[in-house]
Amino acid sequence: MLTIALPKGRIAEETLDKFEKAFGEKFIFEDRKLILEKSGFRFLNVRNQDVPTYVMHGAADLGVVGLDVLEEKEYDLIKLLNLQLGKCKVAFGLRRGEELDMSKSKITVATKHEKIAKRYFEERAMAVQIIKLYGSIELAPLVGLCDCIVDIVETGTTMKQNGLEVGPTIMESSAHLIANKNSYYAKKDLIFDLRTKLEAVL
Ligand SMILES: Nc1ncnc2c1ncn2[C@@H]1O[C@H](COP(=O)(O)OP(=O)(O)OP(=O)(O)O)[C@@H](O)[C@H]1O
Ligand SMILES: O=P(O)(O)OC[C@H]1O[C@H](OP(=O)(O)OP(=O)(O)O)[C@H](O)[C@@H]1O
Repeated sequence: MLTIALPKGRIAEETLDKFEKAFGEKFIFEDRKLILEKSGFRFLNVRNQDVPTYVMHGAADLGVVGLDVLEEKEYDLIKLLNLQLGKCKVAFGLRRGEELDMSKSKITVATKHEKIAKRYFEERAMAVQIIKLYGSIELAPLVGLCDCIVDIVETGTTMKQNGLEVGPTIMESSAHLIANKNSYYAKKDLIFDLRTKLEAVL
């Protein structure tokens, strides 16, 4: 049995579609149920940010999560496979017509991705104040909460619709299959078989 933590929403659905293609069976969570057990798999329906936590503590052998979340958590986990889903980038968002002013003594950045943003400025030896937000990040510069944001960009529509421009990219992200280190060794055969079958349907 392999326990796999999936992030609620579109990535979970798209991952289960891949499992259907790989194993020829439908995997669907029943209404409001958080566990789906079928054909040797136990899927857990968890919050995106919580996926690495379940895997790190061994409550799940495997998980599916964006590289952006992995970078934020800084856990020691094994990256098994790029699932080619949830492709996006983590980038700056600036009020239209403004640029990232690297000569400023201190920049205020609002973001969900605190560590990624902090590292960007540390590497450039620049002072930064990070304001942690949990969603609707694009709103923050419009009402003067910050100078700029660091957020997920896919099409760029959300930024554009809110009077922002996409600035420099910090990292590219896509959903990866990750593994707990102990599970990786203890359940190597099952995990390798799964990886091979998923790889074949990507
Ligand atoms: N517009 C997008 N296009 C493609 N991928 C995205 C997009 N937005 C987010 N993602 C990817 O999907 C993951 C999940 O996004 P989602 O917005 O559901 O996360 P979240 O709001 O941080 O989750 P939670 O708050 O439930 O923990 C992100 O970490 C990122 O890797
Ligand atoms: O470049 P785009 O194609 O417009 O996509 C980017 C948007 O998608 C995500 O938002 P989500 O819908 O997950 O909402 P939230 O993060 O504000 O909760 C992300 O945080 C951006 O706001």
